Amino acid sequence: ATGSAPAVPIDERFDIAYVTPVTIGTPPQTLMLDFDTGSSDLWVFSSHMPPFQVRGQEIYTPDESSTARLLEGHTWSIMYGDGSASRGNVYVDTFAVGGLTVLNQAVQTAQQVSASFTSATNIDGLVGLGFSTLNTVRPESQLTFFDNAKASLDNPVFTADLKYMAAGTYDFGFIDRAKYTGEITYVPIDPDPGYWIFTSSGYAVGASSNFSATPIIGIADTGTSLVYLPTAVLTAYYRQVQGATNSRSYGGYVFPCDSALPSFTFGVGEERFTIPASYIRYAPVTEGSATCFGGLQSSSELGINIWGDVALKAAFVVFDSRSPPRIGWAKK
Ligand SMILES: CC(C)(C)S(=O)(=O)N[C@@H](Cc1ccccc1)C(=O)N[C@@H](Cc1c[nH]c[nH+]1)C(=O)N[C@@H](CC1CCCCC1)C(O)(O)C(F)(F)C(=O)NCCN1CCOCC1
Repeated sequence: ATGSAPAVPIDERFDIAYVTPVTIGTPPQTLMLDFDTGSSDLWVFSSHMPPFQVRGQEIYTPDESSTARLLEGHTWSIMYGDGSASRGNVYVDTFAVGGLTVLNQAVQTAQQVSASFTSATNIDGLVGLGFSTLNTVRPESQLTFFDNAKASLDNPVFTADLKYMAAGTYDFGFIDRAKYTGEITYVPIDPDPGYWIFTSSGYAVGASSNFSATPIIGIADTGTSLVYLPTAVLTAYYRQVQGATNSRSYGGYVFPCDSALPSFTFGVGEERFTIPASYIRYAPVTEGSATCFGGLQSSSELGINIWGDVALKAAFVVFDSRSPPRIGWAKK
């Protein structure tokens, strides 16, 4: 089996996040979910939430699904890197995405979500694509939809082809030769922490002329909008940007929107990937401001480097869960 589904930016102007249509239950209920390689819970806005916490999101109503079964006595509770949180109960139901159907998928129904989820009106929940060891359901943790689907997939892989201000694609079970050019460069993944962690071979400010071969250990995270890297890398980059400052009030590097920006190159093995300056001129700090927030930010507060959407958009990425798991990067 294989599947293929669009990854649609939730916002016209900035690729804050991408959502993908899925159906849950019988008859099928359609929700737009954020496919997130940085976590491993599949949870949805649901009929169990207080109405004031729902602001336009689609909800899953298990009572209207003939195939829904409550997972007695199971609960979940998750906190994300940006402080947002949610918790609730667990059902098992039919889950389908891009032509791929998984029977008896654990669907975590929200009873409570934090304000940042309520205000993210275009995100109806998340589909974790991290390793199932990170799943928060207790007393028995549950498998991700990808782990449930793996045995029936033609190949145990999924790929991310995210795009700048346009709809991209998540493919499951196959690698679409038409989506990339040249060869795929694979590097090993350390699955123990539960993330897709790999080591980048280094970076360059601008094109790959002055490449600095310093290893950078980080996670490939479709659920994070920006790129978070070590301070040394950030200062080397923003030193080249007129008027750039690391602003405490805005919580990161900002610069005049009309400043000239270099591109940013990162290495995967011998291969080099360049993030265009346009991806790094991320967004005005507030509507209409002449000060822009950078798409490259410091990871010093996070304790982990994150290759988020700003980097993933610059490549075709293969999440290969053969054993041992590996990640592949190709130009497109
Ligand atoms: C808008 C912005 C200023 C660019 S933002 O930074 O706020 N963007 C958010 C994503 C977002 C989109 C739309 C609306 C609201 C929020 C963002 O990039 N959040 C990251 C920021 C971050 C990461 N680390 C530190 N800070 C994050 O939490 N991403 C998680 C998924 C997000 C959560 C909010 C809703 C959208 C999806 C994540 O899963 O990718 C994660 F990996 F960062 C994470 O937190 N994973 C949780 C891992 N735990 C470990 C323990 O077991 C359970 C799972």
